[in-house]
Amino acid sequence: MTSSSKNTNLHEHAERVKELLGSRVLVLVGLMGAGKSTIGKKIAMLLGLAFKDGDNEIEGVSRMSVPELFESYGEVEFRDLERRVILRLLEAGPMVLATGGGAYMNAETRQSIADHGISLWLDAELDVLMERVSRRQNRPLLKNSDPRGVMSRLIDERYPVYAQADLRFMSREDRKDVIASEVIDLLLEYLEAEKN
Ligand SMILES: Nc1ncnc2c1ncn2[C@@H]1O[C@H](COP(=O)(O)OP(=O)(O)O)[C@@H](O)[C@H]1O
Ligand SMILES: O=C(O)C1=C[C@@H](OP(=O)(O)O)[C@@H](O)[C@H](O)C1
Ligand SMILES: [Mg+2]
Repeated sequence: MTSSSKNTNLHEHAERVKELLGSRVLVLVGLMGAGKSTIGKKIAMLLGLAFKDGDNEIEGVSRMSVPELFESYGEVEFRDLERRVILRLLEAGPMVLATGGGAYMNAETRQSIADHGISLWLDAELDVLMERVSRRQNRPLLKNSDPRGVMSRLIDERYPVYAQADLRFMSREDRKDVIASEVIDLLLEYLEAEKN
């Protein structure tokens, strides 16, 4: 297939996904470094939908960065703010919403995501996650002497919960636009099947 016919297909697929999504929110869940924020933005562009990042919204309402919030108020307060911000965003679909990695662990948030959206677990191998999160020091949970150990523990704790998402996509070291277009194809398959 030539690259121009691939592009035509991609845009046709994206249009169909947008139509089938209707007013629902496409919610990306998964561990830190999976690419929820970056790939989510690309998917939103392809779909012609608004993009929101839960962490950015939290930073906007609190006028503090995520590390500052953890430091000044602690994780419990951060989680409460996160829950309220995500619930509000879910009411404002259609859009693509990238959540922070801990948001889907909250049962109320999960229920609301199920009520208002389609959830997609963006996953990647531990080595890929670690390489990506090492580029920035903006994740308080990993600011310690054993970030890989923390990430391994989070894999054990969270994967059974992330597995409740409607869809799972295994990301990898490949171009971001390739990943985004494969996610569109997975969504199309799911949304077409859902109609039957
Ligand atoms: N497919 C990819 N290839 C290369 N780098 C990627 C890819 N997906 C994400 N990244 C990079 O990995 C880092 C973490 O991505 P991010 O979107 O912030 O993840 P998350 O929101 O899931 O924590 C960013 O620097 C981003 O540019
Ligand atoms: O997994 C987590 O608990 C967190 C993930 C982060 O978002 P990303 O998953 O976008 O990195 C951010 O919300 C915060 O540092 C806590
Ligand atoms: Mg993010």
